[in-house]
Amino acid sequence: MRLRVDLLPHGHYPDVVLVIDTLRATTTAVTYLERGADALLLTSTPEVALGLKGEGFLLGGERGGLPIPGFDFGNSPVEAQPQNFTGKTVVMNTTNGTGASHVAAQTGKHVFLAALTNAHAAARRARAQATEEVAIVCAGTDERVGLEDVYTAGVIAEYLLALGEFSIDDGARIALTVRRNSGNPLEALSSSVHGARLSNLGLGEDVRYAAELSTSTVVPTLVQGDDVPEGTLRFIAG
Ligand SMILES: O=C(O)[C@H](CS(=O)(=O)O)OP(=O)(O)O
Ligand SMILES: [Mg+2]
Repeated sequence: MRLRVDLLPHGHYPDVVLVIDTLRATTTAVTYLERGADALLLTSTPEVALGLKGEGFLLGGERGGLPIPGFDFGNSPVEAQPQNFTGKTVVMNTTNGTGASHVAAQTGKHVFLAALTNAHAAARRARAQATEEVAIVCAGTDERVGLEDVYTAGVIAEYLLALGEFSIDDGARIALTVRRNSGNPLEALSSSVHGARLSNLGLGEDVRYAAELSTSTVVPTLVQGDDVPEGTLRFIAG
């Protein structure tokens, strides 16, 4: 079994893919499903999301870290956490995480969303489904590598290595090294460029929330089907 970590999305994934956008899209996605959402629709563009408004969907997303005009929510797990989304589908579009999910879905056989909050459950799910490779794909920020995503990849890589034998690539070695040398999750996320940026925007609570380790067993799982609106990917709780 191979374990591969892409520090940025590359594509050509033959088997299991775990998409990571710790700050904040995949952390928020886990929270929506934990709070009862039936499904998530991750869109290719904000316009696709806005086109679904008024069809009983709630819209969540951001640009520049701030809520998109016309959307119901930003991209904040702390905003999502106290809400009840039972019976709702949340449509998401964000700067990095939703795009990385679309890259993964082009070829991946089994695509899951992972964060620190569901790290252990995501690793177990990946190991259970994989037949040849687990690819951990870091979304990054604006096509640049993000410490928060690489750190999370290292945490999940550690869990995977505890679950079975893997041959690992250089990306996995880098992620494991970052995980072992960047302190605890909150220290790592707080020291990242994006973590500092979110704190400067007054969103430091989201950074603290995203640093909680394995507090959720929800693993957002891509489901393929013809009934999915064009330009969207449907994820349900797995
Ligand atoms: O909302 C976020 O944290 C980021 C937006 S940005 O990098 O601050 O512009 O989006 P994400 O897609 O969750 O990385
Ligand atoms: Mg991000």
